[in-house]
Amino acid sequence: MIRVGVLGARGRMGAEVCRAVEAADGLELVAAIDQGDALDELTKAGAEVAVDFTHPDVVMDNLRFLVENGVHAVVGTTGFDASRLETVRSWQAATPGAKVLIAPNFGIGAVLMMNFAAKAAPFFESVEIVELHHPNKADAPSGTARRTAELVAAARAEAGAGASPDATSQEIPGARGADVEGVRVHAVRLSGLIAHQEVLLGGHGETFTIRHDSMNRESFMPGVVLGVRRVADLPGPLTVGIESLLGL
Ligand SMILES: NC(=O)C1=CN([C@@H]2O[C@H](COP(=O)(O)OP(=O)(O)OC[C@H]3O[C@@H](n4cnc5c(N)ncnc54)[C@H](OP(=O)(O)O)[C@@H]3O)[C@@H](O)[C@H]2O)C=CC1
Ligand SMILES: O=C(O)C1=N[C@H](C(=O)O)C[C@H](O)C1
Repeated sequence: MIRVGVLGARGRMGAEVCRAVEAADGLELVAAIDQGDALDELTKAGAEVAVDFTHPDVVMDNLRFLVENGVHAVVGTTGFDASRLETVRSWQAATPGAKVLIAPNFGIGAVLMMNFAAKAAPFFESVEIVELHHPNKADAPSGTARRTAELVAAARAEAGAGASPDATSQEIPGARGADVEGVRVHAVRLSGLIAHQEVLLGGHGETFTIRHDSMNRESFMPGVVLGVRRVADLPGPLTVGIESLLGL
């Protein structure tokens, strides 16, 4: 049995993760921690793996505690940029042992969407990303959209593709969305939605749209459970995304 603790256990994702861990063979939920609870409840309960779905403002403190206490971490909380990842690596170098898996999206379809978008991006002169979420989401753009933009930008750079053409002057700032590594990202917040993304690609007389929809938060659970089962055996101290766990 893998002993699992959940951080953000009363939240939308954390509550779903608690149910998924309790239902999964070989996993045991030993700690369910939320705002106001002491982190050392995790270590007192003997958690071997902690799953974090909290908030971008608190996740770094949580991760530091986990690394320093040798607890493997599976992190779904968003807000990770290159500088945060470097900080995590420095903690792991100082206190080796705990493996960390950080994934902006645990949905299998979402991972495939990002992968397909990166593959397609060099073949089209234009690419833009539209992410659509529930209005209670804390951050914008979504972690998934940021990661997609990074992957798309890297694939285009490697292929020698130029910038997407755009002759527009913005009459109102923000009208053309955010610029993430040269890729325009637009964030919609709409009641009734959960988590959705379209990658729009345009070329000569044709467009190609890759769309993924999470209809509920159960959609993320196969990826989270896979991460919990595999995190301790990951090759490096820090892994970003579950692509490698899926053989992509
Ligand atoms: N990687 C993925 O596949 C997915 C990632 N996410 C990401 O997960 C994160 C959480 O999303 P969601 O569940 O919707 O958010 P919620 O606000 O519903 O849940 C977050 C929970 O964490 C609690 N919390 C806040 N601070 C702490 C702390 N220091 N220690 C423990 N718990 C704390 C909150 O308490 P309180 O409300 O009292 O502040 C709340 O209960 C976001 O960053 C989101 O983008 C979401 C879906 C999928
Ligand atoms: O907050 C959410 O809901 C989600 N957050 C993640 C993100 O920011 O990409 C994953 C998914 O989109 C749902």
